[in-house]
Amino acid sequence: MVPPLALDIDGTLTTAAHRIDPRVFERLPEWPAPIVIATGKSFPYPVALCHFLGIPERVIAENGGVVCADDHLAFQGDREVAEAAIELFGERGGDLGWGDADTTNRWRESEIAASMDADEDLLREVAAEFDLEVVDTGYAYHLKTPGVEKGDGLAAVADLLGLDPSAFVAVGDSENDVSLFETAGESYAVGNADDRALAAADHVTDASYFDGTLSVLESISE
Ligand SMILES: O=C(O)COP(=O)(O)O
Ligand SMILES: [Mg+2]
Repeated sequence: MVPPLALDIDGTLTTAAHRIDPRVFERLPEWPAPIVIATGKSFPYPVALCHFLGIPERVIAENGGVVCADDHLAFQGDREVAEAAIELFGERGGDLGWGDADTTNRWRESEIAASMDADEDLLREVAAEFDLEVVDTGYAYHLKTPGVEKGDGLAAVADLLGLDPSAFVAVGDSENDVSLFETAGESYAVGNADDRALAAADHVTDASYFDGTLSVLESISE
């Protein structure tokens, strides 16, 4: 039996150039078990990815702040507190780094993300004043409610699908995947993963980015 999958996006389904690896469009639609896309990106991104892959919209977005599967939608976390902290961040000279349109946060429900160019020390300073945490995915800093995690999202989606979370194989690359690795039955960090993901994973692939993920798909479908 081929297992269901919980897949991170950035660093896991992408190339080193941050693009979705084109082989994702070959391999994921043909996977014979459920796939849950689990990302720190805002809600529309994984929904659009599922839509264009032609697979059911089973997604965990915003690091667990949004969970959507099989016509069930749930939110965790408090965007308003994150906004208040970002207002103070701005007053102290901080800039999220996304420009005026800020398409990174425009559709974000439960947290606020800052670009890797933003002042990390200042962000952590204001986060502490609002009892928020900063998660560094290597692609953005996420200012979020502590305790909102991808792993809880996976438990919720598994429940909706009538599956045990331990049935899932998870693949990811960064600290926001640690809870996913702890919840899934088997976890893989791709070769480009950060130290926290490497330490939390059951296995580490030799290859990086989607090459690493593809090696997992090949080994577990044999
Ligand atoms: O949004 C991010 O910062 C990273 O996204 P990811 O969880 O899909 O890697
Ligand atoms: Mg990632």
